Amino acid sequence: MDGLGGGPKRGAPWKRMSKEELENQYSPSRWVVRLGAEEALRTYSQIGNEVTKRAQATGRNLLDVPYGDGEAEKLDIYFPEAVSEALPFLVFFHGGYWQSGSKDSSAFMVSPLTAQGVAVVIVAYDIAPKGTLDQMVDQVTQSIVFVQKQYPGNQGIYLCGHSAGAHLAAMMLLANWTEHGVTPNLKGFFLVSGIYDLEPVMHTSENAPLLTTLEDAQRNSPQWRLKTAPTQPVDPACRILVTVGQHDSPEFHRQSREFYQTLRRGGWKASFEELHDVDHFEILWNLTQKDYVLTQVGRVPSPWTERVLP
Ligand SMILES: N[C@@H](CC(=O)c1ccccc1NC=O)C(=O)O
Repeated sequence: MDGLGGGPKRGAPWKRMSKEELENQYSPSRWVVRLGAEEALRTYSQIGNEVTKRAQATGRNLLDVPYGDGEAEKLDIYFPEAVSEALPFLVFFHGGYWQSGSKDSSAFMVSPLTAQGVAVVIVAYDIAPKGTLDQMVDQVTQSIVFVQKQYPGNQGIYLCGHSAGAHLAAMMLLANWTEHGVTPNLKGFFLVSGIYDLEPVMHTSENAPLLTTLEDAQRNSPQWRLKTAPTQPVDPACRILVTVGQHDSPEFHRQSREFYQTLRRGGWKASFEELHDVDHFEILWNLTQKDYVLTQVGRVPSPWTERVLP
């Protein structure tokens, strides 16, 4: 590794990897330390299903709300106890390499955040092979436009995404809101174990249902786009927290670190945090816990309050 954070132009380290090594680096389940790979993926779905069932049974919510005409274009909204129009909204995009995962098993942070006065929105989108990357980015854009139009008095919209979902959230840094007739009140981004440069993924087995070409990969890579044509934040106060798990693979670490560096150079208010002793999936399970460092909205100092939430 050159350690310079140079990206593709200066010879990215992934270009020197064998096919097997690249496959390994981009298979998060192979890097977990406390479970086997398959067990980790099974546990991930199991926890996701359980927390979602519980969230749907216990709180006030609106489920399967359409944000567009497409069958998959639905979202779930989980409200805090206190009814108010002027709530902060956290909108979450699930991961699964743009080809697996569902809103119905992704309500990870609903309980700790609604308990602290934040409305949580979990968004469904057309995963591959039905959806293309361009369509997914467009659906995510539409879902945010919907939240802003539906709740114009919101106290801020905060985007959170995990893995491929962090990629979709990060693409919103490049969205052209004027096309949609409304500029969402985006106040923060919380990017968890994300992928920001899609080119290396093209060379792994994960590309099979995605059929990404180099052009698609670049157009849909926030790292490539922000590096080649930096854009200014619409709201200079908008904050971005880039986090990666200690046990995520070196390529995931490189992706997060380099994206953070690109954001800083572009004038974005970004911070970076490697989360201690967690893997690609535990990082999300911890978001179900009220006493976890990332979900302590009410306490200071906390990453949500200081860097992402108001
Ligand atoms: N085939 C992948 C699965 C995976 O990466 C994944 C699974 C669930 C949620 C997020 C994931 N990664 C990125 O979106 C793996 O080997 O871990």
